[in-house]
Amino acid sequence: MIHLQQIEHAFKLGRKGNERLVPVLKGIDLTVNKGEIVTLIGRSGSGKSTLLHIVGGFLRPTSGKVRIADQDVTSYSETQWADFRRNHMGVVFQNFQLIPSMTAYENTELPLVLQGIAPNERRRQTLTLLEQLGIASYADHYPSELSGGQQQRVGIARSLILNPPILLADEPTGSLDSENEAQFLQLLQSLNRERNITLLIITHDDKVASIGNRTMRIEDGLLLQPAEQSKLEVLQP
Ligand SMILES: Nc1ncnc2c1ncn2[C@@H]1O[C@H](COP(=O)(O)OP(=O)(O)OP(=O)(O)O)[C@@H](O)[C@H]1O
Repeated sequence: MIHLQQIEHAFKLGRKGNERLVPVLKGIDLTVNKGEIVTLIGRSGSGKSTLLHIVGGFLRPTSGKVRIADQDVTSYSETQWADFRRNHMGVVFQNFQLIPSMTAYENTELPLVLQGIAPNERRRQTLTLLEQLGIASYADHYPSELSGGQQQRVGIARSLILNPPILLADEPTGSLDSENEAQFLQLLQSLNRERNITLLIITHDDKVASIGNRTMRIEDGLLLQPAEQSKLEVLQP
């Protein structure tokens, strides 16, 4: 479903004419199969978000190839990416990115409005999803009138409203307490089971990482394979 081949990324730093390149990703190979949950862990600054931004098309890799859902998306333009994301992936960010002046209902419905779906159909789909995520009774609340856990659910509702086969999540439980975190992780697992959604989640939280069918670690711009990780764990208990 997601194939990354020799992905490298370097950020340019410094003033014009005196720039230097800071390599962050140094040749990442990763395949995420359909219906799989893959969690990516790594220290702060190890390049997790950079990698997720590349998979989500928010950043172009310096080199390497990105194939998603059988399409080579490596050199897609922003418009092509926006189109591709609409059809193939939802993205959940740590800070929810809800629109403050819109209610939970309106935030969730927005992608359907942008798609030009008829009002009755929009209403049916939005209410069904809010119900499924256990937040229907907060439909008329504005983000500032919701708890962190409820805001996170609205964020995920908005990313799921177009039924994407892939969900990318960047530290999705970063601002939740442990009870809300546990509930949110159960929600992700049931979405994976019931809708066969492929999940790629980055985190530095072991509990979040544990829901992965596979957990990979980024270190020094490279991805350690599970075998190398268990070797390391033996060496460094
Ligand atoms: N736009 C940018 N310009 C320059 N350097 C950047 C930029 N974005 C990230 N970096 C650098 O790239 C490295 C990796 O950053 P990234 O955000 O991918 O790490 P991360 O593993 O997600 O960290 P965290 O867990 O703290 O969110 C860091 O050293 C960071 O300073």
